[in-house]
Amino acid sequence: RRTRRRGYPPGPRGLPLIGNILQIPQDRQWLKWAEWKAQYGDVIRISILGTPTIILSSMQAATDLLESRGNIYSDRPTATMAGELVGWSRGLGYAQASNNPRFRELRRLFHQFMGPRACAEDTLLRIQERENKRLLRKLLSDPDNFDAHARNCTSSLILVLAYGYPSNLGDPLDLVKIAEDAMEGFSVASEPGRWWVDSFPVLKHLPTWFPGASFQREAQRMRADLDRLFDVPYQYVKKEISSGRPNPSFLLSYLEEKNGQESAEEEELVQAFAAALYSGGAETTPSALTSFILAMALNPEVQDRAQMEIDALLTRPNSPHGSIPTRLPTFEDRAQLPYISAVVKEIWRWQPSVPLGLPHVVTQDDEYRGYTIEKGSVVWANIWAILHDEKIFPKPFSFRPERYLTKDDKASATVAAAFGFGRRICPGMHIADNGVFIAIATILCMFRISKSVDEQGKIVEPIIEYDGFISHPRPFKCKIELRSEELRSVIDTDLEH
Ligand code: HEM
Repeated sequence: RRTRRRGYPPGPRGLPLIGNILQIPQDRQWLKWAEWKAQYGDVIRISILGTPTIILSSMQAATDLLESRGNIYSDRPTATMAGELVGWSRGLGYAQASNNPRFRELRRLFHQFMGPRACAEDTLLRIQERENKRLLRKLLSDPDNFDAHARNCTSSLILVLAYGYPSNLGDPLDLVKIAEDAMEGFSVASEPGRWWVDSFPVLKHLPTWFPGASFQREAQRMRADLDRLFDVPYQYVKKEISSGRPNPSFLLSYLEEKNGQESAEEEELVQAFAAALYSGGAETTPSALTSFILAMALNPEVQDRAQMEIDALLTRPNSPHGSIPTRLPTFEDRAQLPYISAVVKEIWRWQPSVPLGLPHVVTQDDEYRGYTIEKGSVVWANIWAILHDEKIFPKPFSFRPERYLTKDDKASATVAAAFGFGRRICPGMHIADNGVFIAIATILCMFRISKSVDEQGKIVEPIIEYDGFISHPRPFKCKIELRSEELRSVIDTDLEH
């Protein structure tokens, strides 16, 4: 049966030429778009400076289009500033999917090094456990700066995995700074609405000296930072190889496969792959870890239940520590920690780190539920709205891991939306899930997280405020204390292994 043609999907009326741009807030657009869902439905069309823009706010619509019809919904909008001028289109996030062998090759590398099979391998799991212990140590010695520790430990894990660059030698090559500079350029160049050249790509031909073309100079500076991220760590690996004792890393495995015969293009490709780990992982994982700390400070009953689960598994009868664990949890314990696994899922849902995902572009005219979707439309999935759908997640603003432990668990399948859709689904999702699991399980084993207390002894309520395209909680205070002095020896003995 043919569906009745209904024209474009509904949406709020805009102004001529500029469309709906003035109705979209600068920050936390997902909240406005969720309001529009209530008014117009789960498939909405707006226009931004003449570009038709479709917003999908239900799991059904997002999977119908971005997954089932992924062959035409998997390109990205052209990002002139960040992608072309600064050069991030050499990586994966900004690469076009259609007819682009480089896209396939980069996805393949992600799959090889951090797909589900690679993420279950012992070597990778042991590195993640070892690096996670650095986070525990930092929380032990300086608990107030938990946010900085989450960032720092995520950065050094990426350097260890990608280049085998040791995290315990004080960063002699300044690689953390090099990566941070490049990432700063990535965020600034990607800011929607900041660069005229994104709306009028013809401006990219202006020479640097031309009045008003200061963006060209900024792009050059950011590009130099990105080139350094491609080059310096790569040279480090090459030098290690020639010294004869390189540490294991993704780059090393790739170069070993090529047996010293890598072409200039292959060298460039693997450099771009390694840099893509940064652009995808450096901001997202720390945001999830900080959300976890916030969730625990706000929900002591969840923390009690999670700690009871850990204690029951890791406390030996007649242990010298009483009911305190005698070792840290490991990946092998995960199957026996269903409540902790549910806490991880709830972290992905409660405050998703990328609430709007990344934009997709449709490469062909299409029809959905009788509505016309024009070729070239930018398509966003409102991940935040999908993960706060009351029908699937009753009381969506509450942090309730038990929602995944019911018999007819519809919630677990939907939580995967936190990582996007179809051919563009986050290729770092397994490593991120593992990293957040091990951090959560070991932090809960070691520490008690609670609201902080001011000088007058009054409890300070942390405020739940998020901002940024990669959404991050605003700075808040809380207490992170060892659950028991005995645990200090557990962490010390465990750390010596
Ligand atoms: C908190 C953890 C993370 C979350 C919530 C997250 C979420 C996302 C989302 C929503 C997308 C867009 C998918 C789409 O377009 O439909 C994405 C893409 C991407 N993510 Fe992640 N991510 C996380 C961690 C990571 C990590 C650790 C890495 C790498 C080590 C990574 C690498 C990437 C890359 C390269 C892309 C672009 C893929 C493409 O365009 O084909 N992500 N991520």
